[in-house]
Amino acid sequence: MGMWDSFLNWLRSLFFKQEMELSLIGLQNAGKTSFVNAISTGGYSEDMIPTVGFNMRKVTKGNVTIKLWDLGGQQRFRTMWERYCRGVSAIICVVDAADRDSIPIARSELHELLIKPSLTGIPLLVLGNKIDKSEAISKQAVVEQMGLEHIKDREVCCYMISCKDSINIDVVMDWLIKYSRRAPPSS
Ligand SMILES: Nc1nc2c(ncn2[C@@H]2O[C@H](COP(=O)(O)OP(=O)(O)OP(=O)(O)O)[C@@H](O)[C@H]2O)c(=O)[nH]1
Ligand SMILES: [Mg+2]
Repeated sequence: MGMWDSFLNWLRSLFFKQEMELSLIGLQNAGKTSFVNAISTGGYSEDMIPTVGFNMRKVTKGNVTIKLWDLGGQQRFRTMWERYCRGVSAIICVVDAADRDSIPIARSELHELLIKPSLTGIPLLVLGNKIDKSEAISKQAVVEQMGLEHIKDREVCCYMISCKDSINIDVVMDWLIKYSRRAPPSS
């Protein structure tokens, strides 16, 4: 079975429960809070306040409730990431694809997190954000520079998005909802 098929199967199993809990990690300014806004209200702002600690938001789409832990990306908050990633259905790592210099740091923070035994096997969704900017790198470059091929102990999936221009946000959400409808009703 291909990596993509097994990722789809994993998502189907999530929607059988009709509820999921996700944690958003990534460096400051990557667009984690903007992504939460994009999938919940569809709103976007240039003028964002950095997340201090974390925020919890619940988003309901169709018959699926998603509980999102939006974590602060500044260095002083990164030690908290592990605690808020324990037991989640998936870890979403938001990367600023237009900030090339930040990617090596994003990579090392991600890999440092994933070696924690408490997080073994939790699927990873990497979102390369800000593709509205001309300097944004390609999906292939994100996969390579984030070292995603080296992650062997879990499902890994990558999308390129823009919270600003709503690129691929709907695609991701519609696709998630589509799979939830195919799942048998929960008892
Ligand atoms: N051009 C562009 N800018 C974006 C996009 N998404 C977010 N931004 C901007 O990036 C900045 C940071 O966004 P946030 O969502 O606050 O980033 P964050 O990852 O939550 O940051 P912390 O809370 O500090 O960890 C803001 O000025 C946003 O407007 C995007 O898709 N394109
Ligand atoms: Mg934030």
